[in-house]
Amino acid sequence: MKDILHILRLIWRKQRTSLIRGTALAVAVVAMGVALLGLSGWFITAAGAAGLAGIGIAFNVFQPSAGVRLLALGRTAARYGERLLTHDATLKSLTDIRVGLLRGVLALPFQTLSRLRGAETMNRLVADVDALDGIALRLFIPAVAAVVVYVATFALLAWLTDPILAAWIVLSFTVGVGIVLAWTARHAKAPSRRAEKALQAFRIRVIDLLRVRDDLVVYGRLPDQAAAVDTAETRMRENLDATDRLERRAGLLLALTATISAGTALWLGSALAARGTITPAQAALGFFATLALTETVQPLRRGLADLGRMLDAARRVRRLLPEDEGQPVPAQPHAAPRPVPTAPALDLAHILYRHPGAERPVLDDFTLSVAPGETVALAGASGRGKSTALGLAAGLIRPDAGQVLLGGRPLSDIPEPALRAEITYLPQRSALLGHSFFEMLALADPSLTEDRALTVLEAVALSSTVAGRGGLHAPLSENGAGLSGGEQRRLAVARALVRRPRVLLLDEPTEGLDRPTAQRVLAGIRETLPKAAILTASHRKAEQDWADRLIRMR
Ligand SMILES: Nc1ncnc2c1ncn2[C@@H]1O[C@H](COP(=O)(O)OP(=O)(O)OP(=O)(O)O)[C@@H](O)[C@H]1O
Repeated sequence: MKDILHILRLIWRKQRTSLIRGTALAVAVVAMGVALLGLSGWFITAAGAAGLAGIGIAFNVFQPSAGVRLLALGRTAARYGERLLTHDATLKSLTDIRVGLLRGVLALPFQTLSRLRGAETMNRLVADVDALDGIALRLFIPAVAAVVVYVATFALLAWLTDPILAAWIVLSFTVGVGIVLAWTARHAKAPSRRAEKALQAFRIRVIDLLRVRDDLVVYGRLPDQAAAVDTAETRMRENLDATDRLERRAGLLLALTATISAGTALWLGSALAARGTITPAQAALGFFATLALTETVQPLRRGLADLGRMLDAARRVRRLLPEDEGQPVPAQPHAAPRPVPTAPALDLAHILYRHPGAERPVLDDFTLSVAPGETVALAGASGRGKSTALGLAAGLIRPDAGQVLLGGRPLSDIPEPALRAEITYLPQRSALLGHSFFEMLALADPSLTEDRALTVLEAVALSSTVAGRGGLHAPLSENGAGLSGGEQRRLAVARALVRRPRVLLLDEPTEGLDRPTAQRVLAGIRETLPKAAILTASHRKAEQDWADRLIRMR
């Protein structure tokens, strides 16, 4: 519950004025609803009683009927305003929370980020934030409106009818409704949680099915995966049905509670009228007002049926939201690191590193320097820690002991934007984002010019491919899907060159290329960045021959 309150505070803080106005209108809607039914009941009964008494001609029908019309119109207008204000404010707050959440995910340590599954994380972020809209709209605002209306109804009925009747109506109603709502919340938590989990499983399985369809066909597992999708969907439907059943049962119980409360109010009102304490019309006012009070609990019923889903979502969102959520993001200094004169461009000094959960360190007392303009290749059997060394040099992971220095300064002293301006890292597998060669390259530099793009494409021997596909801006399949493996690799190398880094880290840059093309690409890299310190992880002879120095990792 603490997490729900925390999220509520965030939503409230960001849109306080609109939510206060919206809540005031929500109170007005319910209050006018109760007044409308109460007044109508009183009006009909009073008119009937006047007719029976033979004084119908003297009964003023205009004032009450004008009141009924005013309340009906006012209620519609207030409902419209309330929906507009509260929904708009909640959606705006949730947009801010979504942005905060993305910031939180991006700020996770590289190791944690690399373990996240894209589809799962995306689903979680979207579904969790969507679940939060009910906190304000279906829990908080209706609860505030209900409490205010109960107090006001008690005061008004006590004044217009009799304090005993007023106390009985409000007490019997709130206690009965309270018990039903608590029962709903308690029993709906588990199915609502399970329905949400099954929905996630269903979505992820569908995404997996589409993503790895070819492999599933090759291994004959397509029917199994399709069956897994069906199972998740059935589970989701069963749990959604269970939540709906509970909500309907809650509706029935609430109707019963209201009927019992109204029935007893009518009995008490009649007894008081028989004693002459109140008139029959006043007794009718109490009866109808009790029936109208049910309007306060309908939105709460839906909110409480979804409580399990909201609780889980609030807990996860709160864990991921940055501590400073809601505060302006401080501008990061863009200054480049001051190089220490004569220092090597990149230094890894006495590095000790153990992957989380691994038994032994992958690097122990590992030391290496790369000078400006020098190319160093890391060689060694698979699993010796070449990519790990590159990850440490790029500042994506931190050593357990030892230091990584850039131009003589520890990486930890260099602000992130400045660090990224100095170092570029080409991992073993890189994704290409964009719909044309130009867009894919411009990811590395939004101010990229066409001339520069053509230069780096020439350096990686892709000029003729680009011309053959219709030029820099010709539309390509999403994320380079229509390019060969070797073309995709060279485009990723070209994108790294766009940055003009002082230190370039390459993980098997010519993987998938024939030897002559590999040699052309490697020569092109050095020509484009003559002064850069280049550290490359290499299995291939072409890359090892290209390097000035070879370090074998054992
Ligand atoms: N995130 C991780 N968590 C746990 N262990 C990891 C992680 N990343 C790598 N390892 C392990 O660390 C060791 C070194 O991995 P690394 O990728 O650095 O090797 P490599 O020399 O680059 O191998 P290859 O030549 O196959 O690319 C391997 O045994 C690998 O399984």
